[in-house]
Amino acid sequence: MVRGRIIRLSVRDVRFPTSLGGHGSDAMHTDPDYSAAYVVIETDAGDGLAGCGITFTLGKGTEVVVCAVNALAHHVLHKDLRDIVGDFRGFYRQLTSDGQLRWIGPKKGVVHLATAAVLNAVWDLWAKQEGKDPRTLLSCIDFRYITDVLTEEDAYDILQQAQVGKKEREEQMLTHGYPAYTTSCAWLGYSDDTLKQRCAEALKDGWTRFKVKVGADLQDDMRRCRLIRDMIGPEKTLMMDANQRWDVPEAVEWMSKLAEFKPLWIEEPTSPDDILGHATISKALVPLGIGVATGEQCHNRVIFKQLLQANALQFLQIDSCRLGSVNENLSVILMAKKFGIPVCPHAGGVGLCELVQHLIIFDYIAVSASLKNRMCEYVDHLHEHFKYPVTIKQASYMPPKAAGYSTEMKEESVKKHQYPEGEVWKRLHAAHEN
Ligand SMILES: C[C@H](O)[C@@H](O)CC(=O)C(=O)O
Ligand SMILES: [Mg+2]
Repeated sequence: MVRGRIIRLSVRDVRFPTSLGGHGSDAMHTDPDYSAAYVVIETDAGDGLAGCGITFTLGKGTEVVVCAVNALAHHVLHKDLRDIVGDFRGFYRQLTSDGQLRWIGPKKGVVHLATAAVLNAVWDLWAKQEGKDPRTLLSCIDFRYITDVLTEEDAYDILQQAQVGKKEREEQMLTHGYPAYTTSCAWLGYSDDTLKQRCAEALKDGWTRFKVKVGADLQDDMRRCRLIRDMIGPEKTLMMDANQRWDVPEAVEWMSKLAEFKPLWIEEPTSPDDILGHATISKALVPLGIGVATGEQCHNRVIFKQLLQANALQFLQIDSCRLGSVNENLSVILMAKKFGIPVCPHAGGVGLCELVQHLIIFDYIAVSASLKNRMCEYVDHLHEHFKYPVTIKQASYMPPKAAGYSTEMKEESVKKHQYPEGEVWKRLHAAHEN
């Protein structure tokens, strides 16, 4: 039973100095410190349950998101959890339509990241308390702006159709897990030796799908792609990620040169806002057998709708912390099904794997009913800071067992990495001063 009035919301700036090892680096983000705005909500229910929510950020960006979470807090505080989830669509709309904050969005950038952190905490708490049926799930989705491609009834039909074989898919997930790919071998800041060593380890661990960062320097890309393709062989799957580095013609030209390494997709070839640019690139790359993947920096469901309408992507990459939590991710997953486009989530960062595993396993069991051309990103950093870290077996995500959204961090980790007073940062700052 849903219970409790929210009496406290806290938000902390948690940062990990990943840039020191080049982890997470790409053609645009050369010094990322993987970070999170970490939200905890508590109720007066007296059951000891707290809702934990995160959104993924990079270093300094976190302090801005923390401010936005504080600015949104009044929407949640002193509310009954039952009233929130009883009209979750309305509550989602209230948060994303705040009359003063929407001016600095709307539904994009810092306020939307903050919305994700807050709502992820609500979902975590709700999920710890009880399960959900299809009608309840649909009642959480704000269909405003997308009814031209997906109505609530369309969505209901999709969920109903996917009832067939659901039990078997559940069993399959419990036994084999959801297929994953790794990005951990080939960050742009890694030396060739690190790349080779990580790749060899990944192969030994059974990985068959790999992503490599590209986009800063063509000759360098050619060398690194050759290196990784030689190591993994012709049969294994290779993806490339340019993190928005190119103009549209440049993307086509660059990928024509990298086509010999047989990538399945090029990810974020250009500005994430350029829907028609993505469509042009997609069309040009069809003869080369390369698809376009994007989504990790897609602001909201409207952009995804247009990408789908414009045939601008072949792989759709939801992000559990960029979209407005489970509510908005559900709408995008359902639209992708309607357009027959596979969802291959963005993960990694801080806790993105932990969160998105819930969404993608739900997609398979209850929506898409297919694994064709589908896989979820995996990055092997920072899981040790979570109370319920992901379990990977044979390059697959095994379904999480604990109730909730797997968002809870270890208090000890949060304390140590809280910025700037945590011991990790105090030590780094002292070393910097000396
Ligand atoms: C800055 C991040 O590490 C980014 O490179 C992640 C990314 O693009 C991906 O995982 O895909
Ligand atoms: Mg990417």
